[in-house]
Amino acid sequence: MSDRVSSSSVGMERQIEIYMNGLQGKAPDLPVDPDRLRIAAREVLDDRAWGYLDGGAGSGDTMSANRAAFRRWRLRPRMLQGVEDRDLHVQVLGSTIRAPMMFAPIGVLSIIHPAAEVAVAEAASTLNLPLVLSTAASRSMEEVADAQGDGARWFQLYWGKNDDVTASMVERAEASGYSAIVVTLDTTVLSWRDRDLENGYLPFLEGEGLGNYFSDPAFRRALDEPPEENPTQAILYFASMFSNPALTWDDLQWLRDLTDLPIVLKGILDPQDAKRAAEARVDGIIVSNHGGRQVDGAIAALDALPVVADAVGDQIEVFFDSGIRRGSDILKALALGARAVLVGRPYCHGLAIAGADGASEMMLNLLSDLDLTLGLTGCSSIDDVTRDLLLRADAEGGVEI
Ligand SMILES: Cc1cc2nc3c(=O)[nH]c(=O)nc-3n(C[C@H](O)[C@H](O)[C@H](O)COP(=O)(O)O)c2cc1C
Ligand SMILES: O=C(O)C(=O)c1ccccc1
Repeated sequence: MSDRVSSSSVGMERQIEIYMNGLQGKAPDLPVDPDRLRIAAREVLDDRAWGYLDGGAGSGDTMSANRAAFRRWRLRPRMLQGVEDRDLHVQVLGSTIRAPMMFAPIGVLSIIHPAAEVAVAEAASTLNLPLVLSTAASRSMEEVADAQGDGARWFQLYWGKNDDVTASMVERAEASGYSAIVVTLDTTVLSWRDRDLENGYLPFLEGEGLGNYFSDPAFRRALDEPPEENPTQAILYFASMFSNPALTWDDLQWLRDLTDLPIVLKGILDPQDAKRAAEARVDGIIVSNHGGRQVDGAIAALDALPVVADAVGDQIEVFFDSGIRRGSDILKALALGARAVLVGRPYCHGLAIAGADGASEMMLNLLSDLDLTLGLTGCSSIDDVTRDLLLRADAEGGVEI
């Protein structure tokens, strides 16, 4: 019995910490509710940076569809399952990670907080959760790697028009301990983004701009003048080359030959594309609509997930992002076929308010919610999270049984 009384979990520890602080009149540093956290972040950011972070493509329909899709699934908890010891570990690309959660790649974080990606790396290191670093980071990938230490990190690649820059980025990622290359496919161009257009806002010239490009030797070679002397020219060059709309499935072989690191394709929504990815011998895919920022009117990422997961079976690993806000969202995504999820805007909200501590506090709260909700549904491990945990909600908000 005494064992049981002393047993604990990340979720309970976090609850106890918050409640004990509450007894001493101390509120948590950040709102716990993700919607209120979002509003709190809005208050500390300037309108243009806020519009960029929070906005979606066009009408924002896809961004709201991402959230609505989670509400159309309900969890049906099982009782008396012996859920005292819960194990959140999962295997991703051959490595074990603490929980099925990662920091999504978000570009130019210096517009959110001066410590930018370095702060996110510290948060990832504190929590021992993987970081996926954007090519468009405002700090160099080496500096970010130093800040993170030996934690798991993947590098997100914008595969642009200059092969030397692409090869150089991949080489630097290998040399600085990134263990996978995530190729983002859904950003062949930046979408029509109403708020940024109205604000005339491109984030790349703000703060430290695009430090990861500016520090790249191949990128620097392509410029007439160094980016420190002529940042506008450097940004224009970046904008003209960071992505390459001419790429086709056949080009993947070039990247496959370039590196031995696992390759993960980000932005898959269609089961045929998922099959193509498996045939192309990549190692994984991320089902994502870029947080609703690219194709206005695209399907919710969660609606794509079960179909895509079925299409590839066990051939390649399936990850998910777009709209994850709560522990129950993670459970739903796992039940529908994801091995792990990426979280985007919410950690930026924490970062905006309280730097590295804010980003890690937000992710710890999500991890705690996941741990408790996992146990409450009758699961002790991530393997227990299967599709029969879910029922589809009907239009009235009940469930279809
Ligand atoms: C401000 C912002 C910048 C982003 N930059 C990148 C990027 O550089 N590379 C990338 O692959 N995805 C980028 N994304 C997409 C995220 O990786 C992720 O797919 C998305 O944020 C997930 O949705 P969520 O914000 O609802 O969690 C960005 C998203 C936001 C909000
Ligand atoms: O804004 C984005 O969604 C994005 O993916 C991006 C693209 C280029 C640079 C920085 C971020």
